[in-house]
Amino acid sequence: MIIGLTGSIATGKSTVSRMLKEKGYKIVDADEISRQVVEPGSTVLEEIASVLGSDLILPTGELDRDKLGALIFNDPLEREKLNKIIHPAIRQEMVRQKEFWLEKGSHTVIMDIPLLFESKLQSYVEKIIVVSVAPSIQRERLMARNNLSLEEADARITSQLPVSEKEKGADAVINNDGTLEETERQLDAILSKWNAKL
Ligand SMILES: CC(C)(COP(=O)(O)OP(=O)(O)OC[C@H]1O[C@@H](n2cnc3c(N)ncnc32)[C@H](O)[C@@H]1O)[C@@H](O)C(=O)NCCC(=O)NCCS
Ligand SMILES: Nc1ncnc2c1ncn2[C@@H]1O[C@H](COP(=O)(O)OP(=O)(O)OP(=O)(O)O)[C@@H](O)[C@H]1O
Repeated sequence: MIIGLTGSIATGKSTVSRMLKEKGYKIVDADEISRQVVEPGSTVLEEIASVLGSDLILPTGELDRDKLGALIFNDPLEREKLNKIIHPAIRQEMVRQKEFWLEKGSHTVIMDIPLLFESKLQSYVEKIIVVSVAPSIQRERLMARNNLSLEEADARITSQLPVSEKEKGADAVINNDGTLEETERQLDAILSKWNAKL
């Protein structure tokens, strides 16, 4: 069984993904892959520099994530350009990792994909869990975690579909407004209902 784990920015996907990993599930993490595909010297990084600006590369040869974030979260056209360059490479590696775990005999593989709905990747997975929080909590947690102003946080939030829209496409919703224990209880109930074996 392939389970897609999604939500919106700072709603708690990584928190739920960590819980799943601790339980022993195999995870394919799109955010982690998005870091791997832009390693110094990679063709994806070279293309980002040539299309979006060579000043996005630090003297160490690494991607300047803060600068790229400031650019793409405030400008839909630049974001679209980045997505066109980076998303095919991310998708290819996600599929490779999923196949790897299935061949190794995993019964359930979790695909943690923040932009599952925006990128229309529903066909990659069999079941979808959406991690949701109230908009005010989402904004507070994002500002605290990334040390952002209200305006910066709102720019990131509005660069994605509202989490309320994503809930409509979910097979299960985890409400992460409360404590971590409450979140884990909801997760356990879903896993047991779906009989999601390791
Ligand atoms: C712009 C980048 C360099 C900013 O890096 P930074 O370390 O600050 O953020 P991080 O990668 O941890 O992403 C945090 C969250 O931002 C959101 N986000 C990232 N990229 C995008 C995007 N293109 N569109 C909308 N939301 C996005 C996601 O919810 C993600 O979980 C980075 O997010 C990136 O490379 N984005 C493009 C790849 C991508 O689309 N990743 C998201 C899922 S595959
Ligand atoms: N139930 C909770 N109670 C309090 N804080 C929480 C809870 N769940 C998550 N957080 C905190 O909220 C922030 C966002 O959570 P997390 O990083 O898991 O979100 P995410 O959906 O993975 O974000 P992104 O889309 O940016 O990758 C983190 O700082 C996390 O520690």
